[in-house]
Amino acid sequence: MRALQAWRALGLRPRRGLRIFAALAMCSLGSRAAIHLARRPLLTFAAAPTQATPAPSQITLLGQEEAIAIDEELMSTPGFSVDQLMELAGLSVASAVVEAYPDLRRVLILCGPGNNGGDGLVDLGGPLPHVGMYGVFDGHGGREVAAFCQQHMPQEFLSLARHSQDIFAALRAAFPRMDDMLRAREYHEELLSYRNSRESGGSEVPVEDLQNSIKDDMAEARNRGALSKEGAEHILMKMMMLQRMSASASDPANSVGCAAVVVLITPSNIICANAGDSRAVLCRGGRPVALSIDHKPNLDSESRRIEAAGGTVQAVRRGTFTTYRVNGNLSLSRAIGDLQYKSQPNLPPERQMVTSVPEIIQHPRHSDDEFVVVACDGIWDVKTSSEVCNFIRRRLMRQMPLQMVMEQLLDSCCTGDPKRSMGLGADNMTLIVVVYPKRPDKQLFVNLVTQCEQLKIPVLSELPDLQGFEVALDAVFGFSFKGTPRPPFAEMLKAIQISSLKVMSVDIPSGWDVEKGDTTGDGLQPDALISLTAPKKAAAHFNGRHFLGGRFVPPGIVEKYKLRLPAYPGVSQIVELLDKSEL
Ligand SMILES: NC(=O)C1=CN([C@@H]2O[C@H](COP(=O)(O)OP(=O)(O)OC[C@H]3O[C@@H](n4cnc5c(N)ncnc54)[C@H](OP(=O)(O)O)[C@@H]3O)[C@@H](O)[C@H]2O)[C@H](O)CC1
Repeated sequence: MRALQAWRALGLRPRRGLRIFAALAMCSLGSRAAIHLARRPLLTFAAAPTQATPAPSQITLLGQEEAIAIDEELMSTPGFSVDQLMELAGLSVASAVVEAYPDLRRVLILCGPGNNGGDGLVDLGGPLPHVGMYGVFDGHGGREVAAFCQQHMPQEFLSLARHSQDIFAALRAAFPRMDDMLRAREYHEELLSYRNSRESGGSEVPVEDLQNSIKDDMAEARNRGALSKEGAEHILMKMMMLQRMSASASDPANSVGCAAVVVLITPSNIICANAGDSRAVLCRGGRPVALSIDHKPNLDSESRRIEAAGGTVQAVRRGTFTTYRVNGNLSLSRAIGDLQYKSQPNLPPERQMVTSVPEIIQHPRHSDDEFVVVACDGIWDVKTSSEVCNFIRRRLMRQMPLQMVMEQLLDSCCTGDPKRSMGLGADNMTLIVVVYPKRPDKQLFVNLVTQCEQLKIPVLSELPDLQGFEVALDAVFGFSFKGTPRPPFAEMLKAIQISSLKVMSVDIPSGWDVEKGDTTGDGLQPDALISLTAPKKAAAHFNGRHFLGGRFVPPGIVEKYKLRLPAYPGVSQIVELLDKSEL
């Protein structure tokens, strides 16, 4: 809405429901277009310098060096500051977008690392599109509760967040909400379906097979006329499994649960909610920063709650290891599911013997942030947070692909001999590593991002689901681009290229050589281009709608660089270059 007001104040035709969104990746350096729209409107353009130059027969095309030199000159002779230039350039870009796409409703603005944009990508695909959500649900007693949380937690969180407009409260409520759903009969069938489904990793033997197997064992014993000790143990085990399965058919989440850790990465914060013994760690400047505390029953606060709810904490020794268990059974003190430990009718969820209410830790994002690791105890029982951070960091610094880093980490946590290691390194392992660009640390861009956030313009870190956008404004690379796009820009540009979005590029279509055009064939193919100050040589290879912006260039610079530029009509900040033969 604020964006719409800005457009109105700029004297541009307001569109019904027009929403302009900006996104800068976390290391973003700012998108002039996006940022401009979010900021105080410029009402002074009628007084902006008019271009005295008459319409030329041939418009100047700048080479890379010349474009850079003029940019520097603008910041010295007439004394423009870089942010003033960005404001003015943004005004031109905004005018061109509205001119080229008069009916547009949503724009995705892609921002690169230089002045051509910030280094981010706009993501407006979902209701909370600027929030990344990463969770590990580590099941015990069965896989069904973990699979259920994986399926339902994101949606429930989103609807709670939409309702409360408070992601903290929504995150806290989403955990016990899972318990409420697990209690409800309507979800039991779904829950039981996860027990054997391949997608959720289920492997339990169907009831019928188990019953038949017991019958076969009994028949064999009858034929032999004897039942060995081992045979009797097998039958007993199968019968117990059967009993557990039929008990859990009526209350499937009574003795099945999961540890849950969920991390939200917003443009300004990292927020972690944890219930259980999984863990999330942030690597900041090479050092681990705890995002969660492992909920083991022997923690003071945990054992106090367990005992107050009528439970006990028992130490169970195995060789040199001691584990602490709730009522001698559960080795964690918070979890989703495990409803048998949450049955005290007079206690609220947070005071039950085992609670699903998470602890929440928040850290403001920082320019030293490198990556976040979210993993289950199968990893943290073997390696410390510091060891995991170092392991990942060293490999990422050697440019090892992330998937390989993760595979190596998991391999290094596996034991070759579970008996000798007393089970250490033999547990299941789930690992998420989120590597993201840093927050900008240049003050100019920090301010611009803050302004976007204050104006409630989503500032995002990942490419969104592109459905629902009509136009992408390509502010990724400008006249300082060299070579071919490096990651992560290469992948982003490809995704935009194969999408059906209309694209308008700012100054240079991203991926194009500034002078020779799209020499590699990997550059964006925009439908429209807005050149700033003067078109660059690459523009001669461009065939779509072409606008020129930059009414701010003073006559002294026009003369010095012998610029031949068209006149700007009226008070307009842009002029459309209709005659291609002039380029
Ligand atoms: N007077 C004007 O015309 C004005 C123009 N403005 C806009 O500013 C850009 C030029 O900004 P600049 O910061 O100089 O350059 P870029 O936006 O192109 O960005 C440079 C950054 O991009 C990185 N880069 C370069 N090549 C690659 C590549 N192959 N892959 C990945 N990244 C790349 C580069 O990083 P390095 O490590 O290589 O240095 C830079 O970080 C101009 O085009 C206009 O749009 C201003 O608004 C002011 C007025």
